[in-house]
Amino acid sequence: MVELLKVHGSANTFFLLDQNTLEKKLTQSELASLGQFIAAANNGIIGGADGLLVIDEATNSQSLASMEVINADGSIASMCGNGLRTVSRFLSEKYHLEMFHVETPLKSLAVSRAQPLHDNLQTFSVEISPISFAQTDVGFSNLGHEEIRNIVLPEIDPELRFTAVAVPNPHLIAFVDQEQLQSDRQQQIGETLNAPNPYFPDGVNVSFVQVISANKIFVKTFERGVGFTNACGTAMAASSLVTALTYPDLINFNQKNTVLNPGGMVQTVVHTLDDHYRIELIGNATFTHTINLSETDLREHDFTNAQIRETGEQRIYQDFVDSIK
Ligand SMILES: N[C@@H](CCC[C@H](N)C(=O)O)C(=O)O
Repeated sequence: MVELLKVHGSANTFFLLDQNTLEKKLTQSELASLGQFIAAANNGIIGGADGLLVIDEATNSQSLASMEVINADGSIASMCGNGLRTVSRFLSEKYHLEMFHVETPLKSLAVSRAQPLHDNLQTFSVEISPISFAQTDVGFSNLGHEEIRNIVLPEIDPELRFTAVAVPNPHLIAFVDQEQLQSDRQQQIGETLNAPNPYFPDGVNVSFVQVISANKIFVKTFERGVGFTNACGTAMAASSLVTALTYPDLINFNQKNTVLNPGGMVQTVVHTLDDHYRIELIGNATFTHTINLSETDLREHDFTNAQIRETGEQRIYQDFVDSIK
């Protein structure tokens, strides 16, 4: 039997699979097609998810394990902040460790158990890094700029000012007012830049940000490979950095920020050393379901005999959400 988990960070939902528990590991193409299948809401497995997180052995001695992120459309992401918190919790419980590194495609990242954000809420802190504003790292072209920092891009929108940053997955961020947030502009931009287009050929996560008060922002994200999600951890980290750079009076480096999102809330800390940035993302790591099935059924995407059990943790998360309203 194999055990999958259904997990979330700020209601950004994933299935989680530890390849080490399989008799024969899934190949890359099997993982991509499994991710696409179980993430789809219409396949009926607990309402689908935003993606699949895959744990495997690390290739370096610094890391306890590796994490791979498969978006709902089967594409691979270089990083996932909300997902990394749940992977960190899984590894923390498996290896009885509170602080360690997890290998991601570009960097081995420091993670640790953190002070609970609410009673009994499993909370983890993860490093978001490396960070770059360079065109080649963010992956944009034909926009006439080598960096996009708080500028209007008429090719994309006539009035919004954008910043593009890789953390290391790509993000395009704009500060908006209430009317802009409620309009269909974010969806239009997100869909355009994640379909074949000359500006972000590999797609981009598009976030609209509202500054609420000092050290407090709201972030809504249209995710590459997924669509609108309740929250995107790397987007909230990137938005905290971009707010600190754009509105230095409002977000201070090295201090905790509150980041609200449609699914809940996280905290961020933006660290700076010369021109180098590193962000800490602190938030829930909730396991909502266990799913047990045979390895053959997993390979064949047959969940008809799967045993699905609720963990009861969603109640704790809902208490937390109610407490921040
Ligand atoms: N939800 C994630 C980001 C997942 C990857 C993203 N869709 C991409 O393709 O870059 C997060 O919490 O960071």
